[in-house]
Amino acid sequence: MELSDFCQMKGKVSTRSISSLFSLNNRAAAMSLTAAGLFLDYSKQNITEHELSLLIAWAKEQGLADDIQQMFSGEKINSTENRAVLHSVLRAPNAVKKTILKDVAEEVIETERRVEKIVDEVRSGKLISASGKQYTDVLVIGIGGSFYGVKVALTALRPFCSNTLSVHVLANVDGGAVQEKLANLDVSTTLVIVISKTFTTQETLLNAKAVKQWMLTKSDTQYSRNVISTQWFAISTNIAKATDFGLLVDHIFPMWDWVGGRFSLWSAVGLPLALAIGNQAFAQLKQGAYEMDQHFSHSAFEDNMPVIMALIGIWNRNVLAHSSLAILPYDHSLRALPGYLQQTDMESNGKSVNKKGEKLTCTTAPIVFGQEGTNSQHAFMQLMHQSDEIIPTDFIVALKGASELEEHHKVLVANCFAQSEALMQGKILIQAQQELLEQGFNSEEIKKLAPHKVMKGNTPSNMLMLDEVSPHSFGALLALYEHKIAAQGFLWKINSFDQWGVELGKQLGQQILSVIDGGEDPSLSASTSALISRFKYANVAK
Ligand SMILES: O=P(O)(O)OC[C@H]1O[C@](O)(CO)[C@@H](O)[C@@H]1O
Repeated sequence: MELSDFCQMKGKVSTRSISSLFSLNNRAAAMSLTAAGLFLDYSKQNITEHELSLLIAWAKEQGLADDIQQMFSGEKINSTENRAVLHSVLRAPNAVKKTILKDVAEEVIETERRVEKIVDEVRSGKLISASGKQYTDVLVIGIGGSFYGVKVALTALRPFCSNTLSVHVLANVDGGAVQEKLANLDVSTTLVIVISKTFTTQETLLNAKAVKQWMLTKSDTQYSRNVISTQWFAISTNIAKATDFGLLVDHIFPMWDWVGGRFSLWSAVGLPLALAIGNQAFAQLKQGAYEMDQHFSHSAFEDNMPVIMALIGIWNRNVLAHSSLAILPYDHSLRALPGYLQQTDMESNGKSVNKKGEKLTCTTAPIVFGQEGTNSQHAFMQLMHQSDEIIPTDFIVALKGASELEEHHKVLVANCFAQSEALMQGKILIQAQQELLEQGFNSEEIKKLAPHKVMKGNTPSNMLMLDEVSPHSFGALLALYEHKIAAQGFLWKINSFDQWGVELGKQLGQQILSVIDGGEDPSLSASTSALISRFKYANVAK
């Protein structure tokens, strides 16, 4: 069967009610599974077991098992950059690293040791600043894949973070953001980590320069000579550029071209996180991810959580033509997850040609958005309930809350379950009329009000449950989404591991900067030229 054959089923599928599918009484049990400590209920999706089995058969025909195998074994599947995709090996035991990475394994293992050593030394106060003080803060500078992973994990694992060492992340190239971060930092107790695979990224370098300037200016003169070489560290493939910037070679941790930015948390990029949560918790994070890797690479597709989620995503995107995916974590600690997944999913699968460069005949990545529950209920969920747009949703919730406020967690979870039920059940006109009648409205009022109270329902959702948000479960969760996205890319026959789409903006950004600085560029549109003039006038006028 081809994907286009499934698309023929749209008419029949989209008009049936998801609730009616529950007439088969074992649906909830049959359409749920566990992996690496996570539980997934996908029974509220608009798909039957039979349809899913057809999709699984299709995935097998497409060679998904070989694709997965090729990724884990280090084939150069990132074809446009001629690179392997091996972030998963970074969370595997050393014996696996040696088998897969061969000569490079030693460097990878040595880098892990170096990360662990510096984490211990900073946290124990053995490694001190240029002025001899214990570090109280870490400022991380990076953007894109060199930012989101660290950010999401720091937010998720806040309860596991040190109380004496705070980690702050600076990404956006905005003077306001820089000043806000620096306002509460003390140069004599701040360790700086620059994360940049290339060490050429404009935003990161400009931020690094500003922070360097701040550190040099604010340091006592007797320490300013050593402050950068002592207190700055970097994770980069570009040793030359990092040393030119003033970093000691010993303070630079390598990255490898087979680790994409958005999958790099598991490498030395995780250093700031490890500083915050300690080596043991960082190892548990990797262990959780490794268990998901094992599950993904070895489980039958029928029981394979990333594969099932990938197929359901394809069903929603291509067969039912739903263009978005809402990520709604009902857990304050997971509030950065939607932003993280926007990058992981849309930068990976936001493509329209296949690996051979041919135009695709199907759509790919959904528009991913979201926010923590219950805030989203008081915002965009109105549209999800009452507009004509059907937005498939991933609800994510922990069985145990992070706080001692048990009542809060009960209310949070009740809201989460309620939304998944409400999105599926909806409310038809007759129900709305009946409710209004029971509330004492007269027939004239009911006629006017009832249509406004109808909810379309039939919105499919997944419910992902963690026992609690811990380094282990969070590692498994990140790996689950990484693999779901990879599996979708394999099935769409695209390269999920490059991101050429971000380049044009970068290039034009440089051109425009030179026009702002006095150059000329006749290739720019009249609109942009006028905007530049307006900006220049406002700044000259100051
Ligand atoms: O780590 P670098 O080289 O500074 O690049 C930053 C990020 O920008 C991108 O090029 C585009 O988002 C990502 O691939 C990368 O993670």
